[in-house]
Amino acid sequence: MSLNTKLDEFCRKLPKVELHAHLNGSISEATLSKLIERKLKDFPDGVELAVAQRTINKGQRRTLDECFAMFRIIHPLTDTAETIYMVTCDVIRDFAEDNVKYLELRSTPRHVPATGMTKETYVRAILKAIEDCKESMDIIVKFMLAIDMRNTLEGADETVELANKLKDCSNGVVVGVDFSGDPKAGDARSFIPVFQKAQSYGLKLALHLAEVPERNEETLEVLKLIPGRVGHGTFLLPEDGGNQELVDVMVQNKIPLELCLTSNIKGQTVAAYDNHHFKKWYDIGHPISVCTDDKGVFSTTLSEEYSILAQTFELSQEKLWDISYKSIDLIFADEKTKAYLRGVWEKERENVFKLS
Ligand SMILES: CNc1ncnc2c1ncn2[C@@H]1O[C@H](COP(=O)(O)O)[C@@H](O)[C@H]1O
Ligand SMILES: [Zn+2]
Repeated sequence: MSLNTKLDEFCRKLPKVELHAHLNGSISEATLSKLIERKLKDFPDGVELAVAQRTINKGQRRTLDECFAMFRIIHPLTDTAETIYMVTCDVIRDFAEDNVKYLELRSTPRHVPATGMTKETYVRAILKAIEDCKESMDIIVKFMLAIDMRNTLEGADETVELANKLKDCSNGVVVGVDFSGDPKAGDARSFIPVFQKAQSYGLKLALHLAEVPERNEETLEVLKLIPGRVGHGTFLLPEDGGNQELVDVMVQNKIPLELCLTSNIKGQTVAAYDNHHFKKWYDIGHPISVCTDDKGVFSTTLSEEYSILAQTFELSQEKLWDISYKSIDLIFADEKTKAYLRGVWEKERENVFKLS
């Protein structure tokens, strides 16, 4: 993508909403280096980690499998509640510095017996970080507990119960449940009972669906739950291997799509930016939001994603503004928060356009 300073500056100043960010995938290179250094101090023989540091550096394309391999490097670095607290603060700061005004983070609670971290202390560390960042950062942060496709049904149920428990004492911070993980590793249909349970608790569902091809039946059955939002949805359209029935459910129920362009390019589920399904959904006026997915793993920022979008599809600054403003409609927080954010956007508008 060519350098376009004026556009980049506009995208940076644009107030933004980030709705699809996995905590461990969003850790910056600087924070990762900090974590690796710490580990090397504790375990001077940590040769494997020293090698890992190089593999994490800014990457070209990777296969989706290679993307998931990155998490096998990152997860051992974030294996205590203290580290989870620290990386959450760093990730929130990164987004705030990129002018993201509203962020929905998601993360898979992990139990690590060796360090004593439990699923609950994991999530509590994130919630504490969110609370502590409120004081000093101009950003609203909400949280979703993630179910990994490789989880057992019991494990997934435990996550939903934990989400429900913490929802009530989180002051509105816990808004929903995510479903993610290596899309080739499981079948979303087996989790339908836990998704329904989450809905019955008033938790919103953000589900990764149709991220890889040939999942039409599975996707259709899960879409019938009418999730609050769908992540990726790369293979829903008939021309991409999906079908009209899938599109109809999406359109009739106005199920918003979280679109992560660079993630799809680097994971090679989309061949090139200008092939991205953004264009077709955008052209029919379907609700979409632009997201980073894993800004650390994919070496991107939300501003860069807006800039790439504008350059690829020749979108004016007004159109970018509109996409960002309309994303407010898609957040999982309440109407009061939406009204507040609309006020923020209106206040910033003049300042953002003054530049260009
Ligand atoms: C690239 N496309 C993707 N598709 C599906 N799931 C993904 C993903 N990128 C990340 N994750 C999910 O997020 C976890 C890392 O963050 P947390 O440990 O939860 O904070 C990964 O292990 C995977 O389950
Ligand atoms: Zn994702």
